[in-house]
Amino acid sequence: MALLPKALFNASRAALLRPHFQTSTLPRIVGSSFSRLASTMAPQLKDPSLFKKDVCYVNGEWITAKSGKTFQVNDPATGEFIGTCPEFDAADTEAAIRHAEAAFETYRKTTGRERSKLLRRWYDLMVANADDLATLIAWENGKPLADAQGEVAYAANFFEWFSEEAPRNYGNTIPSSTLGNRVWTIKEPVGVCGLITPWNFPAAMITRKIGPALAAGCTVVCKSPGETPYTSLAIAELAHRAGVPKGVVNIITALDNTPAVGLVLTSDPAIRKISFTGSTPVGKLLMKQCSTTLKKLSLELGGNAPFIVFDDADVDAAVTGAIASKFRSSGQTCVCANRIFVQRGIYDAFAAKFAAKVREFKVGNGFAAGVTHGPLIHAKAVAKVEQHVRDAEAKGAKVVVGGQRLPAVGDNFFEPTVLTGMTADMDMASEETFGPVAGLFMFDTEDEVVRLANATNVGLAGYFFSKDLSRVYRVAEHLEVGMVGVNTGLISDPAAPFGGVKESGFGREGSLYGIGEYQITKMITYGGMGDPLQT
Ligand SMILES: NC(=O)c1ccc[n+]([C@@H]2O[C@H](COP(=O)([O-])OP(=O)(O)OC[C@H]3O[C@@H](n4cnc5c(N)ncnc54)[C@H](O)[C@@H]3O)[C@@H](O)[C@H]2O)c1
Ligand SMILES: O=CCCC(=O)O
Repeated sequence: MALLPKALFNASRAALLRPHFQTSTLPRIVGSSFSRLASTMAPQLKDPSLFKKDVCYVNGEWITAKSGKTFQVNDPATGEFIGTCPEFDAADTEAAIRHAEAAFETYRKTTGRERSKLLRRWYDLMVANADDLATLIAWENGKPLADAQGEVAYAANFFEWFSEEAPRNYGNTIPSSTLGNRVWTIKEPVGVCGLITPWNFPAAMITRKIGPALAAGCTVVCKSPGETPYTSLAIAELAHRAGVPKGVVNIITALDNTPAVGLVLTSDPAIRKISFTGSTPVGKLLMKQCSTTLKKLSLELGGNAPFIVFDDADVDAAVTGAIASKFRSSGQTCVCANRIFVQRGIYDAFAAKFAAKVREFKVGNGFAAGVTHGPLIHAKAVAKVEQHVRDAEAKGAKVVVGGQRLPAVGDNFFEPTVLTGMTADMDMASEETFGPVAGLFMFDTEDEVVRLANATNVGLAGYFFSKDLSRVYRVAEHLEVGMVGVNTGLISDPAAPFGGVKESGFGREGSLYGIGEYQITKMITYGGMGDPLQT
């Protein structure tokens, strides 16, 4: 039984969905001609030329697929048609790689300072166009406008961060074991990079890869997600305005041809590095495909984050942290809490406070004022969420909040849901839900909960709340994850290394480590240099 505010669901759907939409803007969208399929309403961009329809960015130019084929992009909140994008195929992808290969020969010779200035200009343009980028994100991804604005800032900050890293490209001087030899290392760009990113952060997942790649001196071919291509194409337009040289950044799109495009990116010998963010099964496939040419790889894959609340925790702070971690982007982030473990002594108090907060959410179109949570990305995502809830219910969990689809709001909406009485045999215990469903598991001891937390094949993020300092060290060290949040539910930061262990993948993005993923360390030994004064 739904416990979300009834008024929300009784609200007029039109009022809920459309307050920021304006019909008058359609003709002002430069370079586009809306077809009969087009929505009668579209969000307004301050600079309509950022809405790039039917074109991809290759070698500094806006081009269509050679076949002329396109695919449709729809608004996940309304199901309405947004526009079409080029359906690139294998040949189009190869052509983009050739341009990136040619551009690498020149770009690799730029200084770190030059690359720094380039990224800084791109960052400044993202900040200057933040409202439009946020509008595009909210439109094609569905997240609330305020969240989209937060994502733009997060995404731009990767360019700022790596603009600061680009000039600090140091090697080492190494004392040799052989008298007369001198050894040192230099950092070189790995080469042309293939980047593949998901829809849940249409801007940030791309800048988190392009920022360090360009800082290192690499050129890129980026296949943006078919669900959310327009944000990436707007970012490409800003690259153009920032003066990024021809062929250094190439953004391509595909939907049905995605596997064929992926195969070219992972098998073309000119691509020396693949960085992928997405699901674990696709990551494994890409790794297999990369093995034929042994490419350097970064894989940022799925998670199943444990969120542990010990009975010595500040319960209110833990509730706030759990809400932030679990329901960010309606549960569609790879670091969202997936299993919430609460110690027996505070279980009921935590569950009551947590459920009360979830009942305050306002679900609806991301453009509507006051909406805190938008739709899921598509029907498949809603089906998975529903299946997880029904499975848990059938095995004895209790639905305390939500638990149902929201057809009156839209096909892709699902009620923010809280389940209590979760047990290890339920699907949610072992599978990533990637949706707005929080399942509360009860535990008794620290050893038990650490064992339960680690009883999964993935290890991206883990969180816990405790005021006991020795426990903080112990648990942080024993969790099998790449990132730990202690007394916080939000850990994402361009300055902090992001990445997982186990089947959540490998490699680190952001931080001082991020640039290394796009570099090789070359060692140079000079012989016959005479005896050193110091060894
Ligand atoms: N670790 C991280 O940083 C991180 C970040 C975001 C999402 N994710 C994970 O991504 C998943 C959700 O995203 P999704 O369902 O869109 O993932 P997905 O793996 O289906 O798709 C991700 C991207 O890969 C592309 N893709 C799919 N099949 C491909 C193929 N055969 N060849 C080349 N590219 C292909 C898609 O078009 C998309 O651009 C979740 O598991 C989530 O945890 C992880
Ligand atoms: O979904 C994955 C990325 C989330 C983040 O960077 O905070």
